[in-house]
Amino acid sequence: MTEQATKMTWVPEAACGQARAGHLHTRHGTVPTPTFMPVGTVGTVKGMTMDAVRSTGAGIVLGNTYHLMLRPTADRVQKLGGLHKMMDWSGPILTDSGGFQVMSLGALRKLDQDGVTFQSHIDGSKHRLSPEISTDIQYKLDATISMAFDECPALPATPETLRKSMELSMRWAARSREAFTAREGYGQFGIVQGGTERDLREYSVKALTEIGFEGYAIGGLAVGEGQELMFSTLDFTTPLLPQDKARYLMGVGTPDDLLGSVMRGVDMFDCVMPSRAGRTARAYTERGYINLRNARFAEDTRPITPHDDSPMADRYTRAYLHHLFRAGEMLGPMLLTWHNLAYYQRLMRQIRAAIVDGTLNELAIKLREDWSKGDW
Ligand SMILES: Nc1nc2cc3nc(NCCc4ccc(CCO)cc4)[nH]c3cc2c(=O)[nH]1
Repeated sequence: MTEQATKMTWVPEAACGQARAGHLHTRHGTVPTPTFMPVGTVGTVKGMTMDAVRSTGAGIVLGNTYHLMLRPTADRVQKLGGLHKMMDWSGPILTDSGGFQVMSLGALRKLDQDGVTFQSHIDGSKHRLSPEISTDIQYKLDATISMAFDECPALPATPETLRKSMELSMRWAARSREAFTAREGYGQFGIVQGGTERDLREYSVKALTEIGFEGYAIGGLAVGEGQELMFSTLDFTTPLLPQDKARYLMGVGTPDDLLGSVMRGVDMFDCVMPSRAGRTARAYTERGYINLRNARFAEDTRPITPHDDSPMADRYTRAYLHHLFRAGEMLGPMLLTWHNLAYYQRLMRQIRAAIVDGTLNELAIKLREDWSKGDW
C-alpha cells in the first residue's frame, strides 16, 4: 500500500456505555455515526431514486464487488466515471469485497489458498476473485471505503474449520492492504473473523490491527447464528477494537439488532432487510412490523405510521398501499421501500441523539416496549 495520503478518519463525539456517537470524515463527505447504509447492490438502491434515498437522511450507501464485476463490469463502471457519477450519489460509498456473495450466490465455486474461482449466477461464465483482484475492482468502482477480501465461513462450523478459515482471511487481509492504493479521504476496512469463538476473534483483531486499517468490520455474523450468539460475540469482540476507528457490523439487521449492536459498540450497519421487506409488503414501524397485503388494511385510511417525516408520508394510506400490492403495481414496493428506509434512518437519528444526551438506556426500554405493542 502507498503511504502518502492521509486517509479517512472517524472522530468520536459522545459515548453512553459502550455505545458511541461520532463522525466519519471521508473524501465524499462526513457521515454522523451510528449510521445505517442502504444496500445498493448493483449500483441502485432497488426501487429508489437517489433523491428518495437522500430524502431519508441516509449518508452512505453500500455496493457489491461481486454483482458489479459481473454486470456492468468494473471497467465499464470506471468508463462511466465511477459509481458516484453513474448512480447520482455524491456521498460516500462502501463496497463489499465479494467473498461473501460468492459463497452465498456463486453457482459453482472453487476456493484455494490464493482466491476463489466461480461461475456467474447470471450466465454461468467463469470468474476469479482474490485479495488483489477484489481490491483493484473496488479501486475502479471508486469506492470511498473498500473492504478487505475475506472468506466468511457458514455456521455451524467446528472451531478447527473456523480457525483455518479465519487464518486464511488474515493472510488475505494483508494482501488486500498491500494492494490498496491510499488516496486522500478514502479508506479500507479489515474484516474480523473467527465465528463465535473468543480466542479466534482475539487472534483476528490482533492480526488486523497489526496490519492497520482505517476501520474494522465484524464479519462472520448474521449467518444464522441468532441474535443471542451474535450479541455475545459482540460483547467480547468490540472492546478489543481500537477506540478511535469506526466499527462496522456486516449484514445487520432488524431494528432490535441495530439497537442492541449500537449498545455493544458498533457504529455502521448495512442490511437488505428494509428494502427487501419493502418489496414484500412488510412495513417497519415504531410498533413493530405489519404486512400490508393483509385484508384488514383494505379500508384503513391511516398513514403507515403517524411518525413518518419522509416526503412519501401522509400522502399515502394503508388502504392505497394494500391496493397497490394486491394489484402487483410497482409503486407499492417503491413507496414501502422508501418508508422502511426512512424508518431505519429515523431510528438511527433517535439512537444517536440519545447517545449524545446520555439517555440511550431509557430510549432502549421505550423502543422495545413500543415494538412489542403491535399495530396502532
Ligand atoms: N465480506 C464480507 N461480507 C459479509 C456480508 C454479510 N452479510 C451478512 N448477513 C446478511 C444476512 C441477511 C441476508 C438476507 C436478509 C434478508 C432476509 O429477508 C437479511 C440478512 N453476514 C455477512 C458477513 C460478511 C463477511 O463476513 N464478510
